[in-house]
Amino acid sequence: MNPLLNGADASPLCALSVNVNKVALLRNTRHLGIPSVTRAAALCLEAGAQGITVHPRPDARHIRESDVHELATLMAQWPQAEFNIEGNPTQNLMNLVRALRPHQATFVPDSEDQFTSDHGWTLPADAGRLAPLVAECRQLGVRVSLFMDPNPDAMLEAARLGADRVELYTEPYAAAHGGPEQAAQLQRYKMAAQAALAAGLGVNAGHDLNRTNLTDFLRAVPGVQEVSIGHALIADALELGYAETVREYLRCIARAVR
Ligand SMILES: CC(=O)[C@@H](O)[C@H](O)COP(=O)(O)O
Ligand SMILES: NCC(=O)COP(=O)(O)O
Repeated sequence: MNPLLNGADASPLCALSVNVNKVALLRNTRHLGIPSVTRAAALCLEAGAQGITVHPRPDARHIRESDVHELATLMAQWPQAEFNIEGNPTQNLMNLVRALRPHQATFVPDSEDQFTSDHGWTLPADAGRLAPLVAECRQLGVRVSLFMDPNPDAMLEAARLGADRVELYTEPYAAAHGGPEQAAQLQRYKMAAQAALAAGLGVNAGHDLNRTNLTDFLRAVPGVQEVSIGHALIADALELGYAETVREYLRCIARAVR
């Protein structure tokens, strides 16, 4: 029994896409090729993860273009799983999308030297330069997800751009989890998700999600189809191993619908 299928209606629950950036970060600190990025992805998929995510940044601080090509080859052996490549489409992302045609491209408005992703697109201001790139991805058969702050008013613009989904940037929620602002943050994300769904968009979520905050988020925010989780999951895997860690995150997702 697939732990992600809701027994009631057998509808698929939220998919878990493991971001393996941080495996590559550790690998890059020696010229030994370990830990292997592709082996990490394979072990996560074998344990039940529904996808793999990478964010090949222009400075190749972690995921390198060669990793992306090797992961695409691996993913071909997992037809039920999805490959999600994140990046700024005005930088290095589109060459990889054109060459590999992943299931999903997640457009992220990061600068080349940004420490980590910390904001979504500004719409409609960014729409003019994004629209042709969204259209190109769709012509290639690649789903487009736009990395967005939880602003309900921006969701219709995202839909007008032709995006298939938005990915809600969840760091503000994660930072508030367990504190007095948690409920207010969850309400923000609930409103943003409702606006996205009303505009015909799918809803993804990611950034700083972990075993502690994931279930609360999925219980409160409707229609989340995919969470992409990397930093905390890989940190957990250093203690528990990839397989048990993935199974624990899948349990966190399944608990959200009980
Ligand atoms: C877009 C986002 O929030 C993350 O997917 C991003 O991949 C994090 O990048 P780093 O792993 O380089 O912090
Ligand atoms: N899109 C979010 C992602 O892929 C991983 O973010 P994080 O869990 O490393 O913060």
